[in-house]
Amino acid sequence: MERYILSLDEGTTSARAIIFDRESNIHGIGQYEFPQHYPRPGWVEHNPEEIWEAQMRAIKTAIEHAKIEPNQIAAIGVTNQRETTIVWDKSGRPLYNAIVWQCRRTAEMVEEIKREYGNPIKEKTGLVPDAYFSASKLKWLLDNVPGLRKKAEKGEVLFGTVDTFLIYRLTGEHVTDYSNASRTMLFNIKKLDWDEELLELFDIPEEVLPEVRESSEVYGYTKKELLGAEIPVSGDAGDQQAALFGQAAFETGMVKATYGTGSFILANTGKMVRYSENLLTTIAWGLKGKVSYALEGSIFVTGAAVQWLRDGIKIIKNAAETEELATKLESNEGVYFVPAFVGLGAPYWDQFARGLIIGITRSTGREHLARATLEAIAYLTRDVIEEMEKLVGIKELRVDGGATSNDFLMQFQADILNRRVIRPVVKETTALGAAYLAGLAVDYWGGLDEIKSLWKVEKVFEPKMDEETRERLYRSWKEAVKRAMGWAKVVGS
Ligand SMILES: Nc1ncnc2c1ncn2[C@@H]1O[C@H](COP(=O)(O)OP(=O)(O)O)[C@@H](O)[C@H]1O
Ligand SMILES: O=P(O)(O)OC[C@H](O)CO
Repeated sequence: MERYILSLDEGTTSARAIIFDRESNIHGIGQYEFPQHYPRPGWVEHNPEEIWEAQMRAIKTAIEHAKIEPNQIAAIGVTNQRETTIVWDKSGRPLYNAIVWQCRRTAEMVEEIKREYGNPIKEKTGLVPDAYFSASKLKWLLDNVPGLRKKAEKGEVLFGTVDTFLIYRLTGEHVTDYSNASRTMLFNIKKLDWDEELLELFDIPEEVLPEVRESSEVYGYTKKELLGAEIPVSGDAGDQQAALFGQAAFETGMVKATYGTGSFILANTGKMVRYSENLLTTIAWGLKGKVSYALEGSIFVTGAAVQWLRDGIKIIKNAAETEELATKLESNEGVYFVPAFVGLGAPYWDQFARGLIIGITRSTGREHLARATLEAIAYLTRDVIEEMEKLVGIKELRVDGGATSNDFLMQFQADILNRRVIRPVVKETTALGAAYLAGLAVDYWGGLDEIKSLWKVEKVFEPKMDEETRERLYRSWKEAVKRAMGWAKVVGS
């Protein structure tokens, strides 16, 4: 009987389930979007039940497509949108909507904390204090959901990021892995434990916290009534760390960029905990008794800006149309778009920046906006790579995620970075990384060397742009960013 690995990739906008074989071929995919809830400007929520439903439908579709029986699944790996904060009770019932990583409701709270505790927080967690991370979101829930804090103190509330919620529903175990824990801003990445001082600072009762485990080990078995089989759940990593693993970027200095709702650039730094003022230090994974670290540049809005062109101002029908529109122009004709919808992440960390389109003239059309959106994704990536370069040498960039199917974007990225951009055959690198982690735990794959041999190049984008053009474009971008920064403060919201 042929055996497979099932990977659950629960992203910001959709839940995916993918079935891989030993050669990392895909046999079945299920993918369902779920609603985004915006109760106030700058607030973003998901309904955990809607996430669960989309995830379960995706699993069932993937199994059907692959034409396999659940008992042919050797193991399940889970990977997830990170930081998004959920609280639920022991029966698995959510006690509020999930507060999504993009949500800005705690920006002011964090601004205050940052003034006094910015340095110790960075030292302990590797993170730049920001509403992005789970700590302030969990505090908000405990302070604002009637009765929640009391219940939590009685040990009746469980907290977790989305991996933890899914694994709890699948197996009944309340666990997370090092990579996800390192995004809560409550976890000490050197001591590898929840940090008592931070728990006190954010007023978080210890009872709510999950147990932190390695990224590749059996956490539990799926409840029989869910899939008709008791399958080990044995891989767990935040989606960006999983993508780094799926890109087989196991050596120090290897870098990947994932272009999804946001973009996330991670450089493996191995055993070294490297600090950069404007980047995050994070745990890549815990594997076979060792923890690997990474430097990360998190860009909050990239693909989401393309979605906004489609669903917000409705100037395109689908994301791929941006390529067709952008290539109608020889250049951006001076139009820049800074998609700071929820502030700016790395390397600016400005919670109060807001989106800006500049350089509009009477002849500006939708092709300019499409091009400016794609260019912005590439400039934002260069902003991060420039910071990273101060600490690690970067020769090339391995890329993945939805927007990498856009050849204009990939070529422009190579041009603006003046570096090779390499797109692998398997673009579902996030799901693949979680599959590898799950498979390694049950000896489905022999080890990292076998996984390295499975990584294959689909296309290399070589830089072609002359230096003068490249630097002129990038300088103008930096000017546009300056004009977007702090805007929410100017208008008082
Ligand atoms: N051809 C394309 N050009 C530009 N952006 C694209 C293209 N295809 C998809 N995208 C963008 O990529 C994102 C989807 O990528 P995906 O990796 O599925 O994201 P996530 O995991 O964050 O949900 C969407 O935001 C979409 O707008
Ligand atoms: O859902 P994605 O793929 O955009 O990833 C979101 C990140 O994990 C947020 O930190």
